[in-house]
Amino acid sequence: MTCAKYEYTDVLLCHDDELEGRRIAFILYLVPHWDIKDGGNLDLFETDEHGQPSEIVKSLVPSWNTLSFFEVTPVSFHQVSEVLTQDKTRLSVSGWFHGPPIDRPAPFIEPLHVLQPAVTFQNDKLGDWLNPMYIDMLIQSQIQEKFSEDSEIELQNFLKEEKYEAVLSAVKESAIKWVRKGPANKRNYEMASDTSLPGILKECIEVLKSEEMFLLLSNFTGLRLHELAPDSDSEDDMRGDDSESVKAKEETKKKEINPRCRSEVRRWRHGSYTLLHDTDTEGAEYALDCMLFLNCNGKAVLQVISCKWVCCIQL
Ligand SMILES: O=C(O)CCC(=O)C(=O)O
Ligand SMILES: [Fe+2]
Repeated sequence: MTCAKYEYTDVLLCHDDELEGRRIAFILYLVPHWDIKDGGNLDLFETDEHGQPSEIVKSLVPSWNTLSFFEVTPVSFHQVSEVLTQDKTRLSVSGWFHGPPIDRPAPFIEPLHVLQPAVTFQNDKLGDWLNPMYIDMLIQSQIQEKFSEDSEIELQNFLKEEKYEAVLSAVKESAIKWVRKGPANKRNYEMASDTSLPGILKECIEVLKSEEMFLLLSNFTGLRLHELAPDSDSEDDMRGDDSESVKAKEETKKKEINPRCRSEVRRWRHGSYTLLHDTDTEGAEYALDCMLFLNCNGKAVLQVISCKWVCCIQL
């Protein structure tokens, strides 16, 4: 049994309460007069065909000396919405009645994302788009040094000023269709539907997903994300081998690289989040996480983190 205190801006994100033996969840509210506008409601979700939370179907407004309870099941998804009142405290006593554990279905595992190979350009698009300092080899090697120490790096003013301004005003266009991305037990943000993206934004994404960018990221990180990127292991590996086995090794290396990516244009607002989850599949393979932030301090910042490759635009 616990006593919980929620104050202004406190929130409890969507979860199902499931843990071995928990059968009934209960909450006794000890709140002053509470209004739906005060936030802090107990929201109950319905679930989709995969048993994942979809829409909120009921919001219970806490009230003094009221006991709420519900059965803990694989689909008992609920949340406490953000407390919006600045001058009331939401106090509660809550806990679970336990019983013998019952059989549960296996947790839902989201399908793997479709990854695509890098886009090939005829001409030097990267040069058109990027701040020239990032094309400089000396700067690239300094970035690589820092990245190998910290496994992450933030590159300020990444795009050329005029490209950044053009992308920024395009991303604010009302024609973009934003779609909420759930499920709420894993994430809650908005994603632009690809078909509604303005041309300049599409071009920006193509640049970020280009072969040249893969090569540049190889130089920034020291990871081999492109065939032309130097391979620090290969010389040692191949010393003393005859030419046939050198060829065979080169072929295998080529196949091993197989760089691919995916991208999303995301809109983050108050209340948006993503959560790490037991059933996350993206971390299953080696990856880089790469984010181009827009509308933050008036700069285009590229953040590269060793993990997975997602291109997202923060508004
Ligand atoms: O306080 C509430 O209304 C719900 C709390 C809850 O879901 C929890 O503590 O697990
Ligand atoms: Fe709960």
